[in-house]
Amino acid sequence: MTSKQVVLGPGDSIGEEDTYVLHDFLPSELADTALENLLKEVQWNVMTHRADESPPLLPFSPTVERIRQHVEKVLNEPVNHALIQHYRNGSDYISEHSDKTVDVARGSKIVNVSLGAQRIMTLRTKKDVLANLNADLDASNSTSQKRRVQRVPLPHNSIFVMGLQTNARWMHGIARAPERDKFGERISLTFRTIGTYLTRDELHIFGQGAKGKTREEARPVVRGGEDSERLLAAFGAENHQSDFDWDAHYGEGFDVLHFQPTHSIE
Ligand SMILES: O=C(O)CCC(=O)C(=O)O
Ligand SMILES: [Fe+2]
Repeated sequence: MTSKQVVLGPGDSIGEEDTYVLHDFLPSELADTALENLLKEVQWNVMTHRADESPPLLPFSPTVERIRQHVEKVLNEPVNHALIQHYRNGSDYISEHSDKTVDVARGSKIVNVSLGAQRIMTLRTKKDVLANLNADLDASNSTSQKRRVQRVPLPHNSIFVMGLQTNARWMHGIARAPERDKFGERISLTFRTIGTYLTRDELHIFGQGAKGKTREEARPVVRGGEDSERLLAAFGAENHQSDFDWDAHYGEGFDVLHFQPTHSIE
């Protein structure tokens, strides 16, 4: 491979320049104990990350809540949802994906807090960004370009703040570590501002990603059926198209549960 390894860190502008990483995020008394406390507090589930599977919605544990408040301070925006993932060692990974944004408040940021062993976030432009670029280059008789790749090390106590433009045009993932057994455990907390809500009894849904946009218009949650097929098709489009038309695919809304990004197994 002749392509240069682009490794980015604090102070660099990442992806579509709406994305950045900060080190030494939490005060050390919280950072030093958070991983250990989360291992005890969080009700861990083994997930397959299939599109039709989502972990139960639970109240924030005390440590998650403390971290959440620091995230809000840095962003100066509210975050109301956390997905917590445990990478047991260097073999655990998350394959390349884009986060699904049907429920993510438009214009908000997606935040990953890292605790424990350092892993590397790899960003890669979606294929069709390249297709569009190559079409332009062909027109001007230049050589074709490869998909762009950026690597961002995520050490203990770092925070990766991803803008939705970057999520739209790039895929991201955490690859397996090279010396798998030498890598210790890592916990990542992905905080988002979700704009779709369930009523307290979890029987009705409303907001950005639902058909009823306000609490008064909340509608019964459905399982499967036409809405879920339409949603899966929209998820597929979002994962592949960098010029994904949010309003066309998601604007009408869905009465199915979908609080979880889809990505593949592990
Ligand atoms: O573990 C990480 O930092 C990445 C997690 C992620 O991309 C996701 O949950 O969508
Ligand atoms: Fe993600």
